[in-house]
Amino acid sequence: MATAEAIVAALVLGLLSAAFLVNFFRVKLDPREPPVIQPKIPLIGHIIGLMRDGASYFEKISAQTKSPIVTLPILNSRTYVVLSPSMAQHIMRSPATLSFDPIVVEMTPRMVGASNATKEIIRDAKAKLENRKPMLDTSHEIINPPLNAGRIGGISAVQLHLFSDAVNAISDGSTIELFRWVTRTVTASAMKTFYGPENPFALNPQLIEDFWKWDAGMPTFLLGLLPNLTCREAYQGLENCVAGFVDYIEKGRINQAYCLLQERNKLHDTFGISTSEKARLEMGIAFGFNSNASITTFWVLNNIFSRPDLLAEIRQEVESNALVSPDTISYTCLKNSCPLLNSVMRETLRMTSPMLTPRFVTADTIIADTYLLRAGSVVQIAGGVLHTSTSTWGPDATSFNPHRFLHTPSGTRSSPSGAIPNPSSSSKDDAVNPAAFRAFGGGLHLCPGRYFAQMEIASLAAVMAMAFDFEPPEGQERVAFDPPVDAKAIPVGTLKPTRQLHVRVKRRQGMEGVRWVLRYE
Ligand code: HEM
Repeated sequence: MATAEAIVAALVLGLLSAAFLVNFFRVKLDPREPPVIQPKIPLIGHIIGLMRDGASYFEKISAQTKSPIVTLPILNSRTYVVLSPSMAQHIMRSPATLSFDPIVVEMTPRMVGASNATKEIIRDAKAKLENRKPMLDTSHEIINPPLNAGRIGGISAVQLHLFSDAVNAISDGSTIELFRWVTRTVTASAMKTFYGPENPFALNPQLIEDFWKWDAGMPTFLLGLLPNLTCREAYQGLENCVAGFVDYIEKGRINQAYCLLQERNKLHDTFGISTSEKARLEMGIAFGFNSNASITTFWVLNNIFSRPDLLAEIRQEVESNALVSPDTISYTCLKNSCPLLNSVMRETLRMTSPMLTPRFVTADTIIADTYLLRAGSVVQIAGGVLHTSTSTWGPDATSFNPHRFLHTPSGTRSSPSGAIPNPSSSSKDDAVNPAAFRAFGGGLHLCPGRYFAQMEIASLAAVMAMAFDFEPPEGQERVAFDPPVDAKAIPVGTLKPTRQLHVRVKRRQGMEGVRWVLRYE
C-alpha cells in the first residue's frame, strides 16, 4: 500500500512539475496577436511537426484556420505564419521593423561554418553608434546593381557560351542522369562566369561534387545540428570548397571575378575579415549562383519533355520566335517572344519553390491595422500554401498548368475546366495578386539574381528542347519522368527530386550535325 501511495504521489508530483514547466515556458500572448494554433504536444509540438513534414506542415496549419496570419507558440517564443497573399504584401511593406538582416546574420555563419567573430562583423552593431551604414546595407549596394536586367548582358554571354559548349559536348545516344547533368553543368558554368577561368571548381572539378554534398546537408547546417558530427560528408564537402577558395583568394585570382565579387572582397577586407573566413562567405554567395536555378532547370526539362504536346509547342515557339539562324537561339527573343516557355518556367517555380521568406520582428509592429507582431519573433510567409491555394489559382492549383502564366507574369486564375481565360475575355478578378508568387521572395530583398536565373533556365531548356529527344535508357520501356518532389524537406530553396531520372539523349533527326549557339541579344 505504502509503495502504491508513493507511486501515485510521484506521478502527481511529476504531472504537477510538467504542468508548472509548460506554464513557466508558455509564451505570454497578447490578444491582438494573430490567432493562435496550439500544438498537440505543448511547447515543442510545432517543432516536431516542422521536422516531420517540412514546409508541408504549414498546409496542415492552413487547413485549421481561415485567418490570413497565425501564431505558432514554440517553446517560450512564437513564430507567425502568413497564409494569404495580401498579408504577405503587408509584411513586405514593413522592412523597417520586419527585417531580413538579423536572419542573414544568424543563418549565413551557420550555413558556411563561419566563426562567431565573423558573425559579429556581419551584425555590425557599432554602425548605429558610429553613425554609418551597416555592413549588410553596403553589401546589398555592391551585389544588387550588377545583377540588374540592364547589366547582365556580359555575364550572360559568358554563361550562354559555356552552356552551348556543354550541350554540344553531349555524345549522341548517351544516357545521362538528368538532375546530375543539369546541376553540374550549371555549377561549372556559373563558377567560371562569376569567378573566372581559374576558379577553384575549374582547377579541381571534384569541388563541384563537394559543393552538392554540402548543398544536400543544408538543413542540418541551418538548424545548427552539429554538421561536423551529424552529416560528415556535407561538412567535408564544405571544408574542401573553402580550402579551394582560400587558395583562390591567396593567389589573387579574385581579381578575375565579376565586379560585384571583387567589390565584396574589398568590403570584407575593410572589415578585417580573415582570408579563411572570406573563403567561407564565398560559399554563401556561390549557393545563390548554383543551387536554385539549376534545380529549377531540371524541373523545367522534366515538365516539358514529359508532355509530348507541350514539347512540340515549345519547339514551335522557339523555332518561330527565337531561332535567329539555323543553329542560334537568342535569349532576348526567348524572353520577349516566347510566352509559353516563360509560363512553363514560372509555373515550374510555383510548383517547386515554396520559399518561406523569413523576417525578424525588430520592434512591436501592428500589421494590416489589425495584428500585433511582437519584437523578437520570426514571421514567415508560407510560400507552399500561397502557391497551392485554390482560391488564388483556381481549382487546379495543385497541378502543373503550362498556360497559367501565359498572359501575365503574375499568373491568371484557371477556370473549373483548368483553362486559363485569355485577356480579352478575362475579368480583373482572374488576375492573380503578384504577392501570391513567392519563388523569388519579395520586397526589399526580392532575389536580385532573378534576371540571370531566368536567362539560364529559359536558355538551357530551349536549347535542350531544340537539340534532343529524350528516350528511355537501355532496358527501360519508357522514361521515368516526374520523380516525386521532396515535399517534406525544410525548404531551404527549390525542392529536389527524391529519385534519379535517367534519359537517353538522342540528337533530333535532321539536326545531328548542328553545333548549337546560345546568345544573349
Ligand atoms: C531559380 C533561381 C532562384 C530562386 C528561386 C531564388 C530565390 C531567392 C529567394 C527566395 C531569396 C530571398 C528573398 C526574400 O527573402 O525576399 C533570394 C535572395 C537572393 N538571391 Fe536568389 N534565387 C535564385 C537564383 C539566384 C541567382 C542565380 C543569384 C545570383 C546570380 C541569386 C542571388 C541572390 C541573392 C544575392 C539574394 C539575397 C538578397 C538580399 O539579401 O537582399 N539568386 N533568392
